[in-house]
Amino acid sequence: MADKIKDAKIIFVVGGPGSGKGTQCEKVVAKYGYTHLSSGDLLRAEVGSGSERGKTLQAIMQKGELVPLDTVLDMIKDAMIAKADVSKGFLIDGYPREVKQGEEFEKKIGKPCLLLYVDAKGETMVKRLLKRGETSGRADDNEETIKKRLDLYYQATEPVIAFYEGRGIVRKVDSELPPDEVFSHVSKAIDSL
Ligand SMILES: Nc1ncnc2c1ncn2[C@H]1C[C@H](O)[C@@H](COP(=O)(O)OP(=O)(O)O)O1
Ligand SMILES: [Mg+2]
Repeated sequence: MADKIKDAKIIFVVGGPGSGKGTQCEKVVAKYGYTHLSSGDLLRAEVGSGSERGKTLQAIMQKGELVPLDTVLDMIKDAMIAKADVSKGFLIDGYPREVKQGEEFEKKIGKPCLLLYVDAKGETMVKRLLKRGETSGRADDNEETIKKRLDLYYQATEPVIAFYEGRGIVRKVDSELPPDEVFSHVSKAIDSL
């Protein structure tokens, strides 16, 4: 089954919380017909189902911590297999959060052809998340958890970017710009694949 997704185009979308990953992914879906898989959305769906696993996940996410690697990876893989026949490619949004997650993904699923690095300043991300928190209903869009998520991003996720830079597949976009301008740069990166 995993064979079906081995040849698919896989793009990792990496950036801090509130940097604009989801916003750009939506635009990519509309223009390119890629499948958008947000690890956070998959996890929140599990929480929403009210399952025991969901309850455990919610407690972890509320603290701004990372959920166990195998849990996220299995969810992503199942979702990819479900879409393998119809998808032009996959946007893996919010994963890998740490280098080890990237290595496991490649072992179990396949290699990314591009890492889209959605870059914004720390203060910009905080501002956007507080604003998003007014309506998102997300348990982690509050000041205390935001700070922890940012710290974890700088400590665990930035090394992911360095890791893939070594492979020459990183394209950085400046997400301080308005969303449509950011997207024109994202489009260029995808068109070059
Ligand atoms: N380039 C941009 N300029 C201004 N606001 C942006 C932006 N990109 C995203 N936003 C807004 C939309 C959301 O309310 C908030 C977080 O965006 P998001 O796409 O949900 O981020 P992420 O998925 O990286 O956490 O910021
Ligand atoms: Mg998001």
